[in-house]
Amino acid sequence: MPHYDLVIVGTGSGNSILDPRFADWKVAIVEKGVFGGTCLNVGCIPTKMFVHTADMAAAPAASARLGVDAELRGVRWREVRDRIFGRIDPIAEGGREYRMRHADNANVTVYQGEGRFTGRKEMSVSLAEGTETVTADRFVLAAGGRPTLPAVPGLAEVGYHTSDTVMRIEELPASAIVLGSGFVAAELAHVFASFGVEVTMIARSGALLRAEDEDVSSRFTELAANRFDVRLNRDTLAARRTEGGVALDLNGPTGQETVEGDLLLVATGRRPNSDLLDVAATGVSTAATGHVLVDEYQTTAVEGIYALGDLSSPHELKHVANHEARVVQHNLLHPDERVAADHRFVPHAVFSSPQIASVGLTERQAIARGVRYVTATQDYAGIAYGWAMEDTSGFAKLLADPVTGQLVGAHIIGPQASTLIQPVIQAMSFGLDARDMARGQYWIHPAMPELLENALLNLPLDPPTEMP
Ligand SMILES: Cc1cc2nc3c(=O)[nH]c(=O)nc-3n(C[C@H](O)[C@H](O)[C@H](O)COP(=O)(O)OP(=O)(O)OC[C@H]3O[C@@H](n4cnc5c(N)ncnc54)[C@H](O)[C@@H]3O)c2cc1C
Ligand SMILES: NC(=O)c1ccc[n+]([C@@H]2O[C@H](COP(=O)([O-])OP(=O)(O)OC[C@H]3O[C@@H](n4cnc5c(N)ncnc54)[C@H](O)[C@@H]3O)[C@@H](O)[C@H]2O)c1
Repeated sequence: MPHYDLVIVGTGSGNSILDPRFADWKVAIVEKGVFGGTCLNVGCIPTKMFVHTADMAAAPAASARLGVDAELRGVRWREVRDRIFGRIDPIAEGGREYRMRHADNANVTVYQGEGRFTGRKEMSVSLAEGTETVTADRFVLAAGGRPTLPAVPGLAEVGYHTSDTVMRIEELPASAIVLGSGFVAAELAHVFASFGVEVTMIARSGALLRAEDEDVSSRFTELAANRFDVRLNRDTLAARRTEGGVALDLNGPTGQETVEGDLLLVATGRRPNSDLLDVAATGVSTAATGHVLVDEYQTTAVEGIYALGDLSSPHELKHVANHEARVVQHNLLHPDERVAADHRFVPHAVFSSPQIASVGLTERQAIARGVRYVTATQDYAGIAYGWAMEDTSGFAKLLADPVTGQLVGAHIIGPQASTLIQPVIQAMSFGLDARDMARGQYWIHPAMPELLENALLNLPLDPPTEMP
């Protein structure tokens, strides 16, 4: 039974841990799927490559009101798909080859199979050629998560897609049903609708993206209804195959109804892979959600076993997984000078149309936590670049402590929201007072960040206290 100094399970963010400082460690990597994990192969990267293409496909329709008569003559789906995966697939394969054969990785053994714990620090790996059991002093669990399926009768039989499969389909369907109204639903509905697919989106609650600040979520819901057939407050009762595709029977405010589409995308969330890994066999504990429980050093209840990313974090985001991988890397190398992960201000963006970006507390969260705050909102329509774009729906909403001037939250819906939010993340991370942020620097005129400048100036903050 081979014994290792370190076994890493999962090659998403887990693959970024090894560097020359581990050269004298005996290391094993266990990966059951494609190298690079979710973000590279079926997540952030391909979705954003599709979203950028979709933004271009949607531009002609949006430009008419600016006086530009452009026309979308077609979308060559297979070409788009093959361009995207023609770039991604070789990166995944290159990553695998590097770990398996490059001299840099002479100390690394790659096991291509599913790992499952059989004891406290013992794991069996099912390989094509049989099962191998390994032991190690330390494990890094970076096994991510997978899409969940709602308990809808007939769903398993109808032939549905998830984000794992839908980006590689052979033909664009004429119509698609998107079940769910979170990140994946919002982004992929935008992609398909921009490419000419008729999209029906089904939400359980009364708003899309309802984890966002309520003002953002309701604006997004309103705008989405202009592009998709949005069905809110619907329970999905059953799924059936039809001649050309799939039908879902729904129950909603006006009673029962049926929606049909050529393709069904299920986008109802993800769950951590802790069950498949059988982490219980190690003594590592999990939350009710299945997330592996870790402390601020990313260590589990079992000494020497670390976890990171989607397997253990409620923030299922690549920048969080990467940050936690850097923390684990440091703590493996410097067990006597450990560093803690920083989850104070975790931002996210939804790359739909319009884009959404957010950091810190929503207004609902601030109220629930009894946090002192004031808010200010600035519309894109009220800044010069917003005039240039004729934007009528986007805005930035800030929450700040009126006394200290510290920003508590920021929520942007509109063009380039994912980029515009970065100075707020910086201000919150480094404790910059909103008053200093607004007036202590130049803001390029007439650029889009003036949206933030104005939102900051709109905040009804107390006057700064004079230092004695
Ligand atoms: C469609 C989609 C779009 C996304 N877009 C964004 C975005 O724009 N921005 C953003 O920040 N985040 C985005 N995310 C989230 C992001 O992809 C994840 O947060 C991130 O990839 C998690 O990384 P990880 O290393 O924790 O896990 P993963 O990347 O999932 O890696 C886990 C690896 O472990 C392997 N594995 C699992 N179990 C075992 C086992 N038992 N044995 C061996 N190997 C195993 C898996 O095969 C996988 O390769 C998106 C997710 C999806 C689904
Ligand atoms: N831009 C990004 O950063 C990005 C993009 C995509 C995914 N992600 C990550 O991946 C995770 C998974 O994305 P997701 O969209 O699958 O999950 P999500 O948690 O964002 O949304 C899940 C949606 O499914 C709905 N839902 C759950 N059960 C349902 C049921 N039985 N019937 C109908 N609707 C149901 C929920 O109400 C919600 O609208 C996200 O939480 C996010 O962390 C990030």
